[in-house]
Amino acid sequence: MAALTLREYRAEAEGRLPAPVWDFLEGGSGTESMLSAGRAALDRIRLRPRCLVDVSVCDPGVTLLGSRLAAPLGIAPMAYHQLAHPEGEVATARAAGAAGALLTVSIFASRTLEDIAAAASGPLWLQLYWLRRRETLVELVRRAEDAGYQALVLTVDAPRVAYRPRDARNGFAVPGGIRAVNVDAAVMSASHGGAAGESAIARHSKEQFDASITWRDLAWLRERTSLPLVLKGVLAPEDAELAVEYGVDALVVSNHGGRQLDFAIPAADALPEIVDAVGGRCRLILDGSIRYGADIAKALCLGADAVFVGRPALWGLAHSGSAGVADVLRVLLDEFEEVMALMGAPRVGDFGNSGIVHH
Ligand SMILES: Cc1cc2nc3c(=O)[nH]c(=O)nc-3n(C[C@H](O)[C@H](O)[C@H](O)COP(=O)(O)O)c2cc1C
Ligand SMILES: CCCCCCC(=O)C(=O)O
Repeated sequence: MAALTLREYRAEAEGRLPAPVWDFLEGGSGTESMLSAGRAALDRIRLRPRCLVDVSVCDPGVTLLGSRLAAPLGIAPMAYHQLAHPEGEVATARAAGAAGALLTVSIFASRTLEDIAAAASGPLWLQLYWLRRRETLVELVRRAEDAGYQALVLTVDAPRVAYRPRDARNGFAVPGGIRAVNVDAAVMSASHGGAAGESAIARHSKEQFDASITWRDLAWLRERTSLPLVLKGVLAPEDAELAVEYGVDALVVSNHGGRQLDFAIPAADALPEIVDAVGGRCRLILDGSIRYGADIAKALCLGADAVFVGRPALWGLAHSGSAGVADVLRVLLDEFEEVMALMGAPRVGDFGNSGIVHH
């Protein structure tokens, strides 16, 4: 039976997944204090509605970098959806398409880019980590373009995977039957095979991620694709300014769901300064702790163009595959549509800074 709230999906998912997998999905870095801090930042924001506006028809639709969406909502890139369900990203793509939501496919997806595209009826973006082996990136960009992906998302907050205590304690490694099938097996070998007290994910990243890249390297990627380029994991206005200078099309304002820099500023707190810094010169997506339709409205009022939702999609997937993801998205979209009506904001463009107060 479908759950009514995302909180219920979370509880259901926990009961269905092995404890080390649950810990990998849910866990954070270091003290894990950022898991609740991201939520608290959104909870501090209250909505200020307008009244006597005609809301008999509300239209949540938007266009983001050429991708037409039913609402300003996308699924954040997350590795290995098969950890949650055997159909993995193919099931997620089917659900995202049905809901009119964007799906950002992780470089470490457990289904091929082509199979995911075949299942998708909505827009797909491809997320990359900058691997030392640049031939892999070139090959992925070509495959993404051929399969109709509409943008590239380079994650810039992870020169390595941070220390995550749950994964270290569990000696977490990607289970043998699940693979990052879009990347050469040799590049991925360190992510398999656990060792007590060490996360194979973290070990793999230290071996395979290129921690030396800087702004100048973006030109190398730009020269290899005509797709829009998005940077994910920006929190500083200075970096937002640089991104605009380097021709980046959109930023995902994110602290990686509390999984990278411990004590990093929550995305909702970082967003206002970034909005000021970019001054409309690139699109902005808020990522992290989005759990209610009202959070989408808060993000728009802060100046974002859209939001990404992460873990809840995997909760839906663990609960009932494609149907579960579709239902998680439906809950968020229904809530958002109701917030539009009650806020007196029948179009996405009606949300502005006067619609929120901090308390
Ligand atoms: C299980 C899991 C895997 C993730 N894998 C990736 C990834 O491959 N690439 C990436 O850029 N971010 C990854 N992230 C971070 C998400 O894209 C996103 O920033 C975060 O989950 C948002 O927070 P939320 O889960 O509170 O919505 C992952 C997050 C989780 C929970
Ligand atoms: C060997 C795969 C590394 C996956 C890292 C995924 C990720 O970004 C996360 O937050 O977890």
